[in-house]
Amino acid sequence: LESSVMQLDTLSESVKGMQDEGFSNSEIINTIKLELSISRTKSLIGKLYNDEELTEQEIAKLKSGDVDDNDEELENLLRQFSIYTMEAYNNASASSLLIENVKDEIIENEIENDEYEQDIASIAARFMGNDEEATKKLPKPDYAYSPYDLFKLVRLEETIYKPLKKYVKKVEMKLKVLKSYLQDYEGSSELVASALGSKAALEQRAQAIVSNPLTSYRLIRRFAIKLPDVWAMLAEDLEEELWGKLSTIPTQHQPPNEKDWKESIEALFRIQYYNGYNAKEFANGNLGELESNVKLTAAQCMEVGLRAVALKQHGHALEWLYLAQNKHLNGEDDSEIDAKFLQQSLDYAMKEHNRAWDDNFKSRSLAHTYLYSHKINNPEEVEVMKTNSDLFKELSKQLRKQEQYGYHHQYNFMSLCAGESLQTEKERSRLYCWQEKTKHPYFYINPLNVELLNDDPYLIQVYNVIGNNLVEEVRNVTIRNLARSQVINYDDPDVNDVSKTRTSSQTWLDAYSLRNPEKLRSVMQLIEKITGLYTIKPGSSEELQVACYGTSHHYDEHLDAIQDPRRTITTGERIATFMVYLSTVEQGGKTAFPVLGTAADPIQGSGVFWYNMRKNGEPDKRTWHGGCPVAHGIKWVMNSWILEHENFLKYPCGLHAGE
Ligand SMILES: O=C(O)CCC(=O)C(=O)O
Ligand SMILES: [Fe+2]
Repeated sequence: LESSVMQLDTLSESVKGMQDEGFSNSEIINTIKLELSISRTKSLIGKLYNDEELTEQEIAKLKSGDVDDNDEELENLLRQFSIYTMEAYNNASASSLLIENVKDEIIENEIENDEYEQDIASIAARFMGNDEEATKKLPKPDYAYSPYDLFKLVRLEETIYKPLKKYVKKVEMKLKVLKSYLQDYEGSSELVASALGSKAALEQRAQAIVSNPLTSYRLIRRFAIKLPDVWAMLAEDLEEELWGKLSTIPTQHQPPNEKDWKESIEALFRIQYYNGYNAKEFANGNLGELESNVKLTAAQCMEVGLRAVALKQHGHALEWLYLAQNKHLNGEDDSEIDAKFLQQSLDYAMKEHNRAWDDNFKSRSLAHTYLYSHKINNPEEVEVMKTNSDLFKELSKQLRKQEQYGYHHQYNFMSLCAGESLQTEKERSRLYCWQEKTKHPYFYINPLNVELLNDDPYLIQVYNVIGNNLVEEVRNVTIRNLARSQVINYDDPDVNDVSKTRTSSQTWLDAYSLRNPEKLRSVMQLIEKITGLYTIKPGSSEELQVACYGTSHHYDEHLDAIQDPRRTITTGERIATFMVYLSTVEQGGKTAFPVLGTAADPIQGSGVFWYNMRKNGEPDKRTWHGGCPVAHGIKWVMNSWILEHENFLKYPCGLHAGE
């Protein structure tokens, strides 16, 4: 045991070193395999070299090429090792494949190294007529009458059996890989087909898949994890014809890689965390009130759990691994699971959780929100226990209701994303809806439905400001130009980093790319009528910004005011925002205002309006807001930021300081 622990430590260290040097996981795995087989062979050779006596087991092993005895030890080592380096062994099937491969490699080495075996192999070649010259020289054995020849035949068969057995194992493994890919694809498609009907157009099916975080994850995972194995296998020995056909399939994009796969799992955590979904409901396709029939299998839940372990999201790790175990025990399995490894992972996750809990307790910090509020001694507890972040949410909710606003409102934001309203009775009593008929004669014949979401500061949602046809056209002309939202890198201002606080994609709308720009102009006119502010004349508002959020994408809380004189000197601040939703989001994706305790629902064609500035020219800090992670659907918004200088007469200074 001591020596395996030492070996483990050395390995962990070298893996870390290799990771730091940028080696890929598969390169690391290959190195480990090599090291292990070399060190094991070395220790035997070393013993022989020093004239040390080998144990009977070792002698038998060398003679027969049978490695079973030691394999258990090796397997255990690998299992333990894989728990320590989740990054490299994120995938249960990868780890069992690895063990298989190591075994195979050792068998292979031993066949090659054993002269006796080689001799038999050459006899086999001759026997099968592969070595014609030699065959001619050899007398024809008389098997039925010669025990010696028969003996040779037995040995010969053994050498045939071994590679055949190995080949069958390989073919079975290949079949397993292929079947598991096909099953996952068919599983996903069936679910979509049963929801939409089998005749649904490809576009419609694609929309359904992309709208659902579970099918999105499964799609990315197939490309990142399953298909590379499939391609590698097919490239190895598939019939030329089929391979030829497959290799001519045009690929316009680089397929997803491991990074994408990891991110697709992290996306699940973000959705879960913000929307308050428990793993069990989520993995069974229940996203809030939306019940989809997409489920994750035991092995997939395990994979998700292992990823959480790697990310030190201990609460998620326990929840998902426990779920995987339950699914496995209930037979909801796809045969990829290694129950022993799962149990060890769960134990490890529990240990890590409790260790982090102790650390937190010692430092009197509750900052680690992925912990349960108590130590977990039995995985069953994860189904009833609250997490720190649940408690934080409750606390901040209470404080807000008591009109104490000092508490960090990130948790208010999370509560709002999970569908709570945090407004007090008093605040709510001032809210109402109305039909706007009077602000402009136009509204008299064509009234607008307006909802007051908050009265001070003023926050309204206006319905049907933009029609479905124009919405579709705007989406179609901007979709090509969307780019991941970026933020400036403060260390190097010439560099823009992909933003982690805003994970949507965005672009600016060029009105002239529309078939009929006049239609957009009439929307802007409508906005002018509703807000009483200029938006059309030059300099009165920014170009329209269109942003698109896929599942899990979000925008952290922020103020729209720029607060940088270098950027506002000519136009003035963004005094107000009119944000239009260009799609309806089925679950998640609300625009949440944590200080106000309310959130707007993304409903296609509606717009949300508020002032970012007080009348004294200061940013109104009560208008902090952000976009909650989309849980199901695709969210599109179009922002019109209305500017100060051209509107100074429309939004003049107030008479009182706080206005
Ligand atoms: O997506 C949302 O709900 C909010 C977007 C937003 O606040 C912005 O683009 O400034
Ligand atoms: Fe904003």
